[in-house]
Amino acid sequence: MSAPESIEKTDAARLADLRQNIDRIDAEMHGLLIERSEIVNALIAVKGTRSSGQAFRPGREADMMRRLAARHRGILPLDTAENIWRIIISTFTYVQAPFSVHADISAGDGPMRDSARFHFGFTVPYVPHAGAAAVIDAVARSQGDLGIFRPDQKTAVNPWWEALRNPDAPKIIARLPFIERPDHPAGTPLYVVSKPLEDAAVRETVLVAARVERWREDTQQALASAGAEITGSAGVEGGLSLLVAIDGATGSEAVREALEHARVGRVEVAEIGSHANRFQLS
Ligand SMILES: O=C(O)C(=O)C[C@]1(C(=O)O)C=C[C@@H](O)C=C1
Repeated sequence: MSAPESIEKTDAARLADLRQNIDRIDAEMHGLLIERSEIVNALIAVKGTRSSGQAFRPGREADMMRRLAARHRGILPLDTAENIWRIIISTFTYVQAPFSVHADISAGDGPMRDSARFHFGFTVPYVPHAGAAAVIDAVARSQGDLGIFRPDQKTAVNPWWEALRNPDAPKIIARLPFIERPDHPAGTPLYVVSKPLEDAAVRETVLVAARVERWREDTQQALASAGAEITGSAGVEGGLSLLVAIDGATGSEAVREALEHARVGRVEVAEIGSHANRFQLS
């Protein structure tokens, strides 16, 4: 036997070994997914998902994604690991209680579809709408669907967040992506809305719709002193509506107090949702 031939055989044997290992790992991963599905099946009864029609636990999901990013290593891109686990979690949410994702495509369908598929996979139906108001309306009329739209869309009058004021109206439950980084493959910033989640909402950041009669120069400064940030503003009948984000530990009452201090006329404050703090990957 010539030398090159024996090297070839060794390589072939090593390749067979490595492929055997890949097959073993694939079978184990598949087995673990089947085991996971049995656990989720048991979870349905414990959580009472069938009666509430909602299985989302956004705080738990944010925590799982943070831990995933922290422990990730090796040549597999984090994008892929994040995408795989988003699909696992979202599909296991879907099998507990089926839902659709309603998306505002007024600024284009492509990025919204990419984000929906990245975060919710292909089993969860994707339903496009023309505007955040239509998305909120579809979620309000559903049993337990989700809606997604961009948080940063500019509106001069009648902003989308006014439609979330009523306690029974949909609320913001998450901000996507959970793991933020400049080169995220589905990095469009999104708010996720659902019908109110009662005890399941995560309150690291609380969002407040605040109606005031007039704007004064020091309004922004007054809110900043309370640790609050204005992330949107638009005209409404009788004045102005502000979208304000504040630390959940401080709470929405601090927004009311700061605005009353700023002498902006009558102040009407309503919580319109909350989400986990943004997790920046350095
Ligand atoms: O922990 C739960 O409550 C679950 O329903 C499980 C699970 C998951 O698949 O890990 C699914 C949906 C929730 O949003 C969070 C996590």
